[in-house]
Amino acid sequence: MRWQDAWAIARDSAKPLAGQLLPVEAAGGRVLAGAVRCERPVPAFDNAAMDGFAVAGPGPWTISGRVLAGAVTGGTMRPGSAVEIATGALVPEGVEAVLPYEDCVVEDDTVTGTVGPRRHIRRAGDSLAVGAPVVPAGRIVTATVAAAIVQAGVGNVLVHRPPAVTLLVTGDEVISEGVPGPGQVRDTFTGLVTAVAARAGGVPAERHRLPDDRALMRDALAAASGDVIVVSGSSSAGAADHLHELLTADGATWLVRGVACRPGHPQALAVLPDGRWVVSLPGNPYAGLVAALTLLEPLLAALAGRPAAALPTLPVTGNPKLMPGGVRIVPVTADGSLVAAGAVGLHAAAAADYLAVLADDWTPGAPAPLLRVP
Ligand SMILES: Nc1nc2c(c(=O)[nH]1)N[C@H]1C(S)=C(S)[C@@H](COP(=O)(O)OP(=O)(O)OC[C@H]3O[C@@H](n4cnc5c(N)ncnc54)[C@H](O)[C@@H]3O)O[C@H]1N2
Ligand code: MOO
Repeated sequence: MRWQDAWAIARDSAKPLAGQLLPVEAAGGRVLAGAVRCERPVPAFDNAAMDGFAVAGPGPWTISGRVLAGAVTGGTMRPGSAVEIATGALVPEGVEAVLPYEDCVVEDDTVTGTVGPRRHIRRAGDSLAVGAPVVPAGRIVTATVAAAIVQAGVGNVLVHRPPAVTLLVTGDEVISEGVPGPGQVRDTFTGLVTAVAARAGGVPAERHRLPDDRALMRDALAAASGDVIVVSGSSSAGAADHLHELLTADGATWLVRGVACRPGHPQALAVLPDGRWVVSLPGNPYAGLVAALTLLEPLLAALAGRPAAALPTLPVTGNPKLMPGGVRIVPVTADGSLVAAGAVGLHAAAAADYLAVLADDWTPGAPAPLLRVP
């Protein structure tokens, strides 16, 4: 399968998970499942836009008191009177304008000045009326989105449930800590998958290490909780690679099985009959990273309810070896230059900002789609 098609299938095959109502303070990073409308006008009351004097009727005005932000004044001000007022303070009834200090002359208890065309009063609902749209569905609840929702007087928001991700790290030789003995390697997947999942709106469910044992893997697949099961290793054709055979035996539907890309060609995406998704990441660490960005990230983003988006592109320079009949995925810096010709390894990805997807007819300087390095 073409790399572009695999990526698009991962992005387009999953429906967003159901919505749940959460207090906006607890909804950070989730995606709005419905539009948010204003429930309280913004501003909520007429208030002073400047520090100065709130004046009623024509001047000069006699100062009758002071209103600071948060204070509530009763009664209507009489024409010819003024109160000293702070920015944000509730403007008393009867006030027509606020005169900023710099436009006033104060003598004893009298203020004089000229009310200009600007009244320096922010009227209730000036910025947002009740019922007006605040944030559309599909937006991630960022700090700014949350702040706008709070300001609009909305307490609870409908957000998509985040996809729960279980990670099965396979391989007899893979160890999670300590110094590897002969034939062993340290696990490089757990941190990467966790970061890619979090970035795409997923939440961690279970984490397990598995030896290359068919029965144990079958049991682990059967028992795995969550919406998405990510399996690192066991993607290929070796004697110890049981995953794909087990998935087929379990009646999985293959959406992607092998991709025309280097690295990462054995990656796969399947759905189990009970609806759980399985993402198969090739064991080679850089290939696994490519697969996590090609299949896992767009799948999770779709389940989390994020609107489908095209990949950014950037002109890429350098002379990498291309892959006839497929794409070569190379590390590049933010200005599009290749990190190192022929470099395939996490160290090259670590020096990069993006992985650029180069088609076989790509020429130096031509734009290429980008995957962001986690
Ligand atoms: N006959 C064939 N052999 C292979 C093919 C093929 O098409 N035909 N494809 C090769 C490619 S490309 C890749 S990539 C690997 C994929 O292999 P697996 O997904 O089955 O992974 P393993 O065999 O278990 O491991 C491969 C490699 O990666 C290391 N590894 C595994 N897990 C981790 C981890 N968590 N952290 C760090 N490193 C890990 C493992 O030690 C091996 O060195 O298959 C090729 N073979
Ligand atoms: O997916 Mo494999 O190591 O092409 O690198």
